[in-house]
Amino acid sequence: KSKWSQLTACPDGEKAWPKKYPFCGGVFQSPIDFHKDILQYDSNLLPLEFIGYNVPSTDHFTLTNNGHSVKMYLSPTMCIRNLPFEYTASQLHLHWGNRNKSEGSEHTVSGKHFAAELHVVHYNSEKYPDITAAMDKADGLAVLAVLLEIGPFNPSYEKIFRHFRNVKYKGEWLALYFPGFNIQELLPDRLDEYYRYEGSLTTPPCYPSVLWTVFRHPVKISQEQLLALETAMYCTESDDPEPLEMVDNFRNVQEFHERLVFISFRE
Ligand SMILES: NS(=O)(=O)c1c(F)c(F)c(S(=O)(=O)CCO)c(N[C@H]2CCCc3ccccc32)c1F
Ligand SMILES: [Zn+2]
Repeated sequence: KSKWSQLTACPDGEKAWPKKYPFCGGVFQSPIDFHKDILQYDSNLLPLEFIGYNVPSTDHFTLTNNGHSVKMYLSPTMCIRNLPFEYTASQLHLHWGNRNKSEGSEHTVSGKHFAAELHVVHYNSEKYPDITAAMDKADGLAVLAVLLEIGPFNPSYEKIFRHFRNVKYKGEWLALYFPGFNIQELLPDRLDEYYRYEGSLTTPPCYPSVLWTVFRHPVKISQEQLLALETAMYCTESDDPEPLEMVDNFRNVQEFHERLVFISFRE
């Protein structure tokens, strides 16, 4: 191996998922491309209402690298109303590209990738005791998605990004106390404008159990913050002689047969 051995990405094998995880080859798969002939305005789509997102500094969050994303466990006091049920927060994580191609969002708009995408995963706490019971039920999960694009430095995102260098390797975790942090700071201003459709988890086991809310307006983070995200993590353990960079951890868009995406905004 040359001294400058080009770091390789994690083995993803998206094509092989359906063999081992049948739902991945099934219906209602996510992510998808939002393009105008599948969008339909729905006036019943209300702005989401967040309870407990302004987490007190006494709460702590756990950040961990699970080998294919970096995820932050959230406080069970955080939940969303104005969905068909009450959904309680479980974790947030991100998807991104690589330093040569910052187009790592999962959902696309008119065929265009954004730089990265934040997901805040919730489970239906009205019907199920925990996410494990909820995650394979049709009305089990609700994921909020924020499209990220390049712009000015984002101090709110920095509150989580700056800890990523401490969970560089698979299996590492960190308990964090944030001095009073409002998770809502990570969301765009216009919470009333979003895409809504029924889809799935975008990683195995790909259960078709997710009510997706993808906010219309992207949030900006700086080029440097994005580069840090694209170069900070590895999908291998710290003692692995062949380190693999955690990059391009987004699933490709899925076929969307005769279905509609409802939008809360008029074009
Ligand atoms: N894009 S996505 O579909 O939102 C999405 C991911 F992409 C993703 F990587 C994860 S994961 O990091 O937990 C690794 C996969 O289990 C999740 N986890 C969810 C669903 C699976 C089980 C579970 C259990 C506890 C908390 C969260 C979750 C995920 F929902
Ligand atoms: Zn995700």
